[in-house]
Amino acid sequence: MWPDFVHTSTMSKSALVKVILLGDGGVGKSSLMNRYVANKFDSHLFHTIGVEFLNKELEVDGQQVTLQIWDTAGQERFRSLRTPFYRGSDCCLLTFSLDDGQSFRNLANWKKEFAYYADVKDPDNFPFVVLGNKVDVADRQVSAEDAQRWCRDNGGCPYFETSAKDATNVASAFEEAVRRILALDDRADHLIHTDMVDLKKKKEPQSPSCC
Ligand SMILES: Nc1nc2c(ncn2[C@@H]2O[C@H](COP(=O)(O)OP(=O)(O)OP(=O)(O)O)[C@@H](O)[C@H]2O)c(=O)[nH]1
Repeated sequence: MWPDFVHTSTMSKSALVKVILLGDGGVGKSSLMNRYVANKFDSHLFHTIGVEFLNKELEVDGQQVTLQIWDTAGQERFRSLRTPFYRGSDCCLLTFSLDDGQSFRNLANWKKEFAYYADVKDPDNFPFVVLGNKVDVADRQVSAEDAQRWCRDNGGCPYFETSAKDATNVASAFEEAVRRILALDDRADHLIHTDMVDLKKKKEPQSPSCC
């Protein structure tokens, strides 16, 4: 996948990129999105049903980006409601909770599920970013070394220890995701600096709150 380009209100060119948060229920996907986009944290969130998304405008290395963040339901019973939204993702944020070893061991299943439904032929060359969330908690069950080893064994994807609660590394993780996307596609750099661009229309959201 490569970024679409949209006109912003100032008529500068902005890359439209889609990232998707996957991981077990309760690891903090919605909280990470809310922290990053709205800078808020709620300790009593409901489980996500299906998918939701939010947009954020940002600048990364001088490039204007419209980042579309898709938050998915981690609970198994909502599987059929989330998988149709995997296609078209430019980056997948595989998320686990540092105080939940099972959510870490499930990363391989999330990667597999994403690759299947997003139709990614070569998952080890797709831009995954791994987030170990809730780094603020005391009873940690997953070591940084184990998480880093998993990332090395899975195409060398970047690893961030985040806290949606106190905002540790949240912006850095999303910005790294954008960097990976932009770096992957050398055509993006060409298009950004060329006036003869066939600008695509901004993608319409696919009824995200309906399911
Ligand atoms: N201490 C701490 N708690 C967190 C953090 N992030 C999320 N939580 C809490 O963990 C619980 C689950 O967070 P959610 O953001 O709903 O988790 P989710 O992954 O979106 O869950 P699903 O919607 O079921 O997939 C909530 O009570 C959050 O307040 C964090 O960084 N630190």
